[in-house]
Amino acid sequence: MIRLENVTKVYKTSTRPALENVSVDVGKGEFVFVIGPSGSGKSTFLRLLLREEVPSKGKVYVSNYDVAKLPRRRVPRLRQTIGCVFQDFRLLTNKTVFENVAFALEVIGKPAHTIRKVVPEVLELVGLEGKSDRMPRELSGGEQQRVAIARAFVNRPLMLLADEPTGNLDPDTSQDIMLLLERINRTGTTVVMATHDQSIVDSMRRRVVELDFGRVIRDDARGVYGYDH
Ligand SMILES: Nc1ncnc2c1ncn2[C@@H]1O[C@H](COP(=O)(O)OP(=O)(O)OP(=O)(O)O)[C@@H](O)[C@H]1O
Repeated sequence: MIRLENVTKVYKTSTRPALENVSVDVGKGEFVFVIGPSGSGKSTFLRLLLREEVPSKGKVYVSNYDVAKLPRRRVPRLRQTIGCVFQDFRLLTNKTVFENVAFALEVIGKPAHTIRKVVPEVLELVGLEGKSDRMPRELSGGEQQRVAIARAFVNRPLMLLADEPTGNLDPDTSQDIMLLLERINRTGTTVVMATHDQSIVDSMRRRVVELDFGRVIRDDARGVYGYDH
């Protein structure tokens, strides 16, 4: 599903590589945490999968496509197979919950009758039934993140990339969001989540890829955040 082969990424304005000789293989349906301190390369890892960046060296494959070689016109189709969730939710503040989720389908040309059917289904999946007419500012942080997850998932992507999705949430709300990501993972969706939330990583006991200064220093099948647990 995702394969990085000896990937090094050096940004133009920086001398130190953001990623250095990284090789990681993620199978379909896996749940993987990418952890490491600030600046260790987690976001760069995710950006390479979306072709927001291309590697300086090595290969990135997503669904068997060599991402760097993908013609520019094919990039939108790659991105349609990848749902994204961020720390700051990134909702459209002037649209309702329903409209935020519907928008993800409108931009890829889904017909109105499909949108009317699937948006309520996905809002129910994320536990927001009855809130479809609210504006984002009328929701709690956890609820806003649920909208963002609904929007990322409504198109049934092959994979969900989450960059610090619990970074702005309290511990209880974070746990709820993790349960939701687990539920999405159980539908067969591959989930890759960048985080430095130690308690979440420890409680989930999923695969952990740890980065430090752009290098993979650990890849544990059922990891906890640190070694001394
Ligand atoms: N667009 C860019 N141009 C130049 N350098 C960059 C760029 N983006 C990231 N970097 C550098 O690459 C390194 C890795 O950054 P990255 O954002 O991938 O780390 P991170 O682990 O996601 O950090 P954080 O947890 O703070 O988001 C850092 O040294 C950062 O300064």
